[in-house]
Amino acid sequence: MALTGVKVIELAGLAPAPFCGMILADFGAKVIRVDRTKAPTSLDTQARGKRSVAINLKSPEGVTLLRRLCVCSDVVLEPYRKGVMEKLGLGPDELLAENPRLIYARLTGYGQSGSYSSAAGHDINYTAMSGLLSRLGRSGEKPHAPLNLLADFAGGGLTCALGIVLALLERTKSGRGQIIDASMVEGAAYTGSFVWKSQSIGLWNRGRGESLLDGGAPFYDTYETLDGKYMAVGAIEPQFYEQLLKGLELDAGELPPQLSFSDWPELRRIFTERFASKTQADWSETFDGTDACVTPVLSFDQVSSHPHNRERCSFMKNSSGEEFPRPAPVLSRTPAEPCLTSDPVVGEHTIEVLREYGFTSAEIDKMLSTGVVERNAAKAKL
Ligand SMILES: CCCCCCCCCCCC[C@H](C)C(=O)SCCNC(=O)CCNC(=O)[C@H](O)C(C)(C)COP(=O)(O)OP(=O)(O)OC[C@H]1O[C@@H](n2cnc3c(N)ncnc32)[C@H](O)[C@@H]1OP(=O)(O)O
Repeated sequence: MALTGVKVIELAGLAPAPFCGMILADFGAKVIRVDRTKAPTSLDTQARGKRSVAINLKSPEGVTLLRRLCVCSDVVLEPYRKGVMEKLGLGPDELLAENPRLIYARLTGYGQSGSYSSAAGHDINYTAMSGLLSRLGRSGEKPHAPLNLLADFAGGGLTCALGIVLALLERTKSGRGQIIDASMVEGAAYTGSFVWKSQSIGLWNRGRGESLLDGGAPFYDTYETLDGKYMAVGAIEPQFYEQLLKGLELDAGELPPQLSFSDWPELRRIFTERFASKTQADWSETFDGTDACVTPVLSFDQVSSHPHNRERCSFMKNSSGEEFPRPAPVLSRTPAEPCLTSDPVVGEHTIEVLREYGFTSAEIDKMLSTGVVERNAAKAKL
């Protein structure tokens, strides 16, 4: 796999950093998640392929231990509020002095500087601060965040993973590590570069929910079908729009022009009525194999059995039978090989990892007995 041989220490966080760590693990990195002691359950749902070590970082011995792990690692990924790592004596100054090749990735909401940098926050706040949230939502309604996808995952975990891979690449030339300041506000805004830059070509000069791609245009929207499901319509270009009308059995000559904004409510009414007359399966049959850009809105229950997704094996199952999206993108020679066994229990690999990093049995026993580290047994496989 592309990241085979890369050693990552991930300090346990909420959602974005765990996703970043999971991407690295899927593509072959050895990721060790550092959990707290006395917290036997983890909320990390993005733990695939990781091992867990439980360390009490509030003890000087725990801090020394983490420093030793970082000396022999390529990447440390930390998800805390600004200053937390420095307070622990684990800031970049200390860790990079001990391992100049270390890539020190800091994934936060507001970044390492600026007046908000120490404030608590979540995806919705970061998306709001990026400017993007103001553009999301239906006309006449308040802004609406698309789950926590934009800041936490696209602008956060994924962007941070890109930063880590870039720094690893650069290190092959310079031999040196560096600090990555991954702000979810900036990552989300950067993800939204198209929205920013396409203002100049008039795509967004109407209000929220009244433009081309934000639910304003009737030919770029979802429609309910007879069986209470939905179809997604993305027929922007005239030649594809023509195919849409053909599938809906509508005569272009009897309709207002596609780009007549004032007629969009009327066009939407007509499309709504049409789509409500047949089931999702019927419409899929009508539009499959055409260039109308019309697809079913698949539920999580439907995705893996859809012929296209099935043919590409786009969804996989782990050993417990849970379905998940295959890591993307697909690399031809060195594709990701996601781990199919169950996620680690907090502290499941404490002893195994410490041995691997050169700690003696006596050192490990001492840390266990003094509560510096903790180990927990893996869940019994039923
Ligand atoms: C109804 C409630 C149910 C709850 C269920 C939760 C379900 C979760 C669902 C996922 C939701 C995802 C949501 C939508 C998100 O947006 S997640 C993104 C959140 N934001 C970030 O990650 C940005 C960066 N991080 C932060 O800003 C902050 O960490 C935070 C998220 C606001 C949380 O703040 P807070 O809890 O005060 O923690 P921090 O200031 O970071 O300090 C962490 C403290 O923990 C300590 N710590 C860490 N590791 C260890 C360890 N191994 N052993 C001992 N201690 C440890 C640190 O030293 C630090 O301690 P201290 O400095 O506070 O004394």
